[in-house]
Amino acid sequence: MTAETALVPAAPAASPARPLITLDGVTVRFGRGTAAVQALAETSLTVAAGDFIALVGPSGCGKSTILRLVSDLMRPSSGRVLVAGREAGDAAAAEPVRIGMAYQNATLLPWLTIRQNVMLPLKIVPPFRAEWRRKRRTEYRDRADALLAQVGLKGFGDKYPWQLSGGMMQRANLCRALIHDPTLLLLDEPFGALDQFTREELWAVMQELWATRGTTVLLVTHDLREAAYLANRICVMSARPGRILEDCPVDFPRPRPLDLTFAPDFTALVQRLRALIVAARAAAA
Ligand SMILES: Nc1ncnc2c1ncn2[C@@H]1O[C@H](COP(=O)(O)OP(=O)(O)OP(=O)(O)O)[C@@H](O)[C@H]1O
Repeated sequence: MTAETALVPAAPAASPARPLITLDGVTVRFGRGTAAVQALAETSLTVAAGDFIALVGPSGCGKSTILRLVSDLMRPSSGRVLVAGREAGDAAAAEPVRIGMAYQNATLLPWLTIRQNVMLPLKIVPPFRAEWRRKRRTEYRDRADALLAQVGLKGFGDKYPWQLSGGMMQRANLCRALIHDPTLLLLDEPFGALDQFTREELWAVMQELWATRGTTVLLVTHDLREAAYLANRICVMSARPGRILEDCPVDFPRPRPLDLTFAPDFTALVQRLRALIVAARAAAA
């Protein structure tokens, strides 16, 4: 398993009415005694299948901790984390929910070509891995090339990561996170290290990937314009110990053009989010 893929046990047949993710009164505490850090206060959140949720809030408020809980990289101190109705870590679950992940640094392996990097989850994640040997030179290769073309990297499959710009590597990183058709995509500041123009280009790429693939997305970002452009719901968190202060629906029609980010309604939303976070930081201070 790579950092970009994870398997969380799920119910055998997920009902469409059931939320894909439920955080039910979850708290997280790191360490013990006087050195303990309370990262999350009691936090509840439900995410419907197909939703695009952005988590925003002051630095250190527990946004990445929520992603780690959902991907089963850690357990809550109390409360429950359910993914497709099953508690994360339930070893008895028959079928796993496929998860894709992408972080701020595109952790592409330098000794593999871009195509080989993108195909990596197919070598590791069931059911794809069972047919890796048979399909890696045909179907899986075509699948990687089609995805690379969709993000504007047609013809770059044989290049190595060091031959690509930061923005191109992040495009390839998104392909690797999506190649195994994940039900859930976890993004932790994936565009944070890019310049503003490249970042905005990738917002458009991300919106199209989400629209065409129907993947549920949980995005952690510090960029409030990014959250307002991409998400259907923005959850604003308090300072540590984090909890969700406000759950704002974002109703701008799709596909959203980049010009939207200059519209008065959009700017007003970003200002409101900013005011909430300023107030949360002030309350903590
Ligand atoms: N393994 C750990 N041990 C102790 N404290 C931790 C550990 N992991 C995280 N923390 C603390 O828990 C809090 C929440 O961390 P987390 O990374 O979830 O915050 P965040 O909101 O994603 O931060 P940022 O926006 O700065 O990336 C932080 O104060 C962090 O220092």
